[in-house]
Amino acid sequence: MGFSVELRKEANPIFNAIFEHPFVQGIANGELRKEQLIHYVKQDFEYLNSFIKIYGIAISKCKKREDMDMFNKQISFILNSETHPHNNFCQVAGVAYEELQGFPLSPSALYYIRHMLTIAYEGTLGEILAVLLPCPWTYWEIGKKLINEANPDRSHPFYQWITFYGNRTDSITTKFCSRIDEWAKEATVKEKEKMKEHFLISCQLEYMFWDMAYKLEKWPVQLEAVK
Ligand SMILES: Cc1ncc(CO)c(N)n1
Repeated sequence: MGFSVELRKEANPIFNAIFEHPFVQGIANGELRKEQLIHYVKQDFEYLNSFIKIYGIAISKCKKREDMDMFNKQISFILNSETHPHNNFCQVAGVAYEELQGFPLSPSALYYIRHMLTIAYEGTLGEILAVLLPCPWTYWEIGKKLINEANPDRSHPFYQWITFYGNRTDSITTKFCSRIDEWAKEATVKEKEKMKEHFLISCQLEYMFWDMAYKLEKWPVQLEAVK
């Protein structure tokens, strides 16, 4: 069994909880409130900005051109393609994408980013791959599942979102998985334990991100700017 298969097996209850989450179900049946879509896009725009920087740190730790190329392609993907699913949510919510940019991260989103940043700074390339993998992996599976279950046509409000994530054939998930399997063959038991821990925490944080958006999570005390 490859290491990525082992990771996926351990994370199975979290993947299932994500598929059942009301935000994900809301994408499937087209029933999400405008504020929920707006909160998601505000948070995800900043989340992806941080993700680009984390890929930059990952590149600084690469020894091989192929690894640099893999992360470089992912940066371009976020910059040039991953704006489409955000635009889909904005259109449904009836707001301009530009209006949702530049907001501070709410607690769960910040927690997720800080988790990845810590491992990016402190960890090996194997640990970095493990902490980043739940991001593409959970979305790819959500997309595929929603295509099968909701079988959306073009009239579905989230058709673009669902097909964007579910129809990817050149999946980055597959690339990350084979690289992690290769890395794990050379890794010590201790490093593999750390990789698993980082991976599972990121899966939990993927769940928390959906929950944060659904519940419009905010910091406990709202502060006014002091003049
Ligand atoms: C929180 C989160 N996880 C994964 C993805 C997919 O890239 C995303 N856009 N946002």
